[in-house]
Amino acid sequence: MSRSAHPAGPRHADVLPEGHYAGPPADLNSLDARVWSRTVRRDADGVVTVGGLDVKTLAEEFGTPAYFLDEEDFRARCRAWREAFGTGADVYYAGKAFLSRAVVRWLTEEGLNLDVCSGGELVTALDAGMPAERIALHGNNKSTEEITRAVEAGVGRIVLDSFQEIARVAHIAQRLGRRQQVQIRVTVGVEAHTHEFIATAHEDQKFGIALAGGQAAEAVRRALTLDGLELTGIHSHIGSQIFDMAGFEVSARRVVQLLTEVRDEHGVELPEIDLGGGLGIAYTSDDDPREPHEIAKALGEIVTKECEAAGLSVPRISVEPGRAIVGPTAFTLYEVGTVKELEGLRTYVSVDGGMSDNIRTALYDAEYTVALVSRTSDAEPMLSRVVGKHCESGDIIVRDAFLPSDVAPGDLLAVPATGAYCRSMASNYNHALRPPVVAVAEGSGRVIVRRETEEDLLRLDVG
Ligand SMILES: Cc1ncc(COP(=O)(O)O)c(C=O)c1O
Ligand SMILES: N[C@@H](CCCC[NH3+])C(=O)O
Repeated sequence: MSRSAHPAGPRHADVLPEGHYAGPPADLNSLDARVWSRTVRRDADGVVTVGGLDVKTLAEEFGTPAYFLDEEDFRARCRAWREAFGTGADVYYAGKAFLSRAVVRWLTEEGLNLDVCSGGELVTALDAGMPAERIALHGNNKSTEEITRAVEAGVGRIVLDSFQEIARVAHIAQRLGRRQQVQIRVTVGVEAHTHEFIATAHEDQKFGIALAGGQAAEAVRRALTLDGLELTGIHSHIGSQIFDMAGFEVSARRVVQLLTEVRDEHGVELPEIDLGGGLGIAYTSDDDPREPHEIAKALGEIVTKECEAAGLSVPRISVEPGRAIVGPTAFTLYEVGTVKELEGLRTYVSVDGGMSDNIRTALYDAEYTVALVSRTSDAEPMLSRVVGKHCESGDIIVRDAFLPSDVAPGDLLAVPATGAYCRSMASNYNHALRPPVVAVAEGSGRVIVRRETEEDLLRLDVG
């Protein structure tokens, strides 16, 4: 902290939970490039801009709360993933992180494929022109309608998640006179270092078929005998918001081991493996994510090494990053409504959104940062909790953050790194109107998902 900028010292800092933030940042007005999207700057007049547009103008034109998505950053991240993996591998953007028709068009143009996990995501992808052969369908409980629609559309891949589904997809494909390309999703028994709710490769959870006990080998046996299916590979997704590559390496090793067993038992070399998504991003300055080229190199090397040792040809690798592409590209803009100082504790800063536009703090104890973006301030740092307007004391957006102590109603705050799993997990709790997503590029903002209206709410309520 710079004493000259904040002569009185931080307010309430002594109540910071141990091991949380070390203390207030040296300069509350600076924006750490790691957590903000590529084109975000603070102008000479102190107002933050994105894509050349200042947040005050954006708030006036599009209202608050709203998500502002930096299109240039999104496209650059797509290209970085594409280039890192090269033409010998495929990158499937995980649509669950955030999907809209504009996003589908950007992905199509940038050469990415798309992972969808519901009929709604599938219809969005097809409607916006993603070629069906570039779509993979996921889900632990796909309905007959979803499977039928995917097979009819000609999706390139259905990822099978259970024994029932192996039979179900085979039956539907056969009825439609098709041979559907499929992968089998396996659980490799890795405990990913992430929040319990978003780890998916340990055995005691709902996704996939366990390698342990020969379950996955049995699934392969069945899939290879069914006429409606063409088994092309094995899929593993170990969880989400992971920084440590070790889990991916163990997963790759175990998947290659299964390919070896399949070759030995059936004389078949499956040509593909998918190692899922899950790469972490920086939500705060403490996070240090891996770059796509590091990830591609580590995965490529481990798969090649294991295949060489087993005498297998190296399969085509695919990955499914969602958060790592869209997460850092957007921030949520809020207006401050009330400021309540609890003497000796902290200051509650209430904004005009909340857990309906960002459930991640309440659900996973996620950490975010926040900045005053409509002006600069030299006021002392104040330990704050940024909360929403919902009828719930757990309605917290940023649990512990330093804001200038003169923050006041009417100020604009922005929470960065909200591109993934915020709008896509938004709700209408308390009949909140879900905020719009505005794509900003080269000095202009364009609504790509409009704000909900009271009319929308009343139209759903059919009396
Ligand atoms: C099968 C699958 N692929 C990809 C992803 C995307 O994960 P992330 O957004 O963490 O990259 C998920 C979500 O965890 C998933 O379940
Ligand atoms: N929705 C979660 C991640 C789960 C990803 C999908 N399997 C999050 O916000 O972190």
